[in-house]
Amino acid sequence: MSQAPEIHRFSDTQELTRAAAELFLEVGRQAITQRNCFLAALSGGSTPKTLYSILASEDYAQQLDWSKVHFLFGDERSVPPTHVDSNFAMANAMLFSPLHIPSTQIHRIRGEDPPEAAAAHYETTLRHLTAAVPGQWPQLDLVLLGMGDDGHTASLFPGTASLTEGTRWVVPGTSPQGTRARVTLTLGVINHASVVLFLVAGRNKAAVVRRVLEQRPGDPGPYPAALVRPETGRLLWYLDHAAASELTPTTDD
Ligand SMILES: O=C(O)[C@H](O)[C@@H](O)[C@H](O)[C@H](O)COP(=O)(O)O
Repeated sequence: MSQAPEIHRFSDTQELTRAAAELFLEVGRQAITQRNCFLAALSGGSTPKTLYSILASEDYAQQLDWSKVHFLFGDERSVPPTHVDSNFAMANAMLFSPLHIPSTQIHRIRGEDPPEAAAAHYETTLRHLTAAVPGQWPQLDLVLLGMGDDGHTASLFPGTASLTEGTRWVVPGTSPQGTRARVTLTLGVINHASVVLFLVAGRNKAAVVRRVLEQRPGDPGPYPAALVRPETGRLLWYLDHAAASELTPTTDD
């Protein structure tokens, strides 16, 4: 039985990303205390970029034993690792390089390979890292996600086969607009994580945020983001004021 989403509203992106940095450190410290290792899957997008730069800043950088962190990716675009659209390139510039993370702790999706090959390769990487036995899903400590204004998350797009994948951990994911191919973790992996954190900012996301978090009869969907319901883990939504603007106000608002 999945937990209800924990919805947090912040006045702006800065406040949101600072809270996300605190959560990242908290989940990381807990995983390191329990298992001596922290498996964190990063996402692309604009809001995480700010989060990574906060984590790499002096105040935050000294609050975690980065030698125990293994970085994974929730998805990747089919581009080389130096490409401007590469999620790895962004995380590398904002987080890995400033923190001098050794390459042995960075597990990127090979966007330069054909998507099927990259997906198979990444599943093998995940199997080695998580030591999950056949038939079991891996348990990542933290999965960071964003959401597009069409309700996609990671590279799980509305109406695509990736949404119904029931056994594979990593699959090719294409957007319905037929833009560049991508590779994505599947819902099975995401929904077995200990903590899943959505970072969503901007007025253009408000209508879909409302439909994902407060489904009403007649709403279109389900949106891919609404299918993220960790089986036993925590699900958190960090929203800025604009993204939360169509949600039913709470007494805190
Ligand atoms: O690689 C990506 O682009 C992400 O995996 C994608 O799912 C992203 O999180 C959303 O599109 C939201 O992106 P923004 O935060 O930039 O709006």
